[in-house]
Amino acid sequence: MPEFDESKAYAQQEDVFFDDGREVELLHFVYSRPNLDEIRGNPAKVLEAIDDFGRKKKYLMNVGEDKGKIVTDLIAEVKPKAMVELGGYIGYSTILFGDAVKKAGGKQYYSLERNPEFGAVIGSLIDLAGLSDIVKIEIGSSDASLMRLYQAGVLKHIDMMFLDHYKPAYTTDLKLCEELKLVAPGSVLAADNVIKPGNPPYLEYVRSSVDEKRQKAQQADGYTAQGSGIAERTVNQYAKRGESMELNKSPGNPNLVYDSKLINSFEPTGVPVSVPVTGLTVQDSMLTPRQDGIEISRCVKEER
Ligand SMILES: C[S@@+](CC[C@H](N)C(=O)[O-])C[C@H]1O[C@@H](n2cnc3c(N)ncnc32)[C@H](O)[C@@H]1O
Repeated sequence: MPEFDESKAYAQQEDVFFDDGREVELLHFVYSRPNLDEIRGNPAKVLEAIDDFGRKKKYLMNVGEDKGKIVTDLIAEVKPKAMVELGGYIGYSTILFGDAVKKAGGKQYYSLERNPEFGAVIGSLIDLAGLSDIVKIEIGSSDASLMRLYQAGVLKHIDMMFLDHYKPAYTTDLKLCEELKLVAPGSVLAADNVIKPGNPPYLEYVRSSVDEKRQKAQQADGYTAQGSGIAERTVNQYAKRGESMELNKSPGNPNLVYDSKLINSFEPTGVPVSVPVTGLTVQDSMLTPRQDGIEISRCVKEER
């Protein structure tokens, strides 16, 4: 893996690092760029302006260039017709991946974001990037949006899904997609932040055998965010607005087989891992502090 390029490092992550007005500040920053005419209709230039804000002004919780490339390479290989992202924030991944899906011949990129203010920022930047034809922004809790898209019949199969929202909901939303058959053989998942801040229950789920999952499914559903092995700070990350953190209770489909592996990369900041991470393999625990990982899981078959 190449070294982290310090010249590209985002500003340090503060104690309060989002939902403090910086998202609207970003819009003012982008729209006052002297080269705005060049930026219009150019996804790469919009991303450049966002990165510029993250480096020179304030930290933004974007996937960033390094981890982003893992997913754009995967999009070029998988060529998804329909891709879904869970957690759009200000639209960095939406622009990067929406553009990649369009270039690969895809038809629809759904960005699911719970916070309406962030959703409005995504909309503005998607319009600026000229991607409104392919990107559809869905405001609301991810499980409710997935259900709505499914029931409306507009989403029948998810070719690729990027998971980057509320960490405890990675597993529960995946199970919902399995139950609805949105995720089925052929679907490919890319999950961010499985090392920093870490997501042991998700890694365990996508790496378990069918037998292990069948056994677990027999037991009472004991999955709650607290005590799941996910850091408490992460579990309470979105509690500020008093939104319900209730997790979907879908049983999933334990018969699906995933071929799952971790690809190491870097956080855009290079900030050291600040929370204890459990459930990692020996190889994972040898990572240097500024590293993170994307777990790529290919659904290869369904066992009967
Ligand atoms: C890490 S940020 C996403 C960053 C973005 N994917 C990127 O790389 O540019 C996580 C986002 O998920 C959103 N979120 C958290 N829980 C959610 C949920 N249950 N449904 C939808 N969005 C959620 C948050 O509001 C936040 O904007």
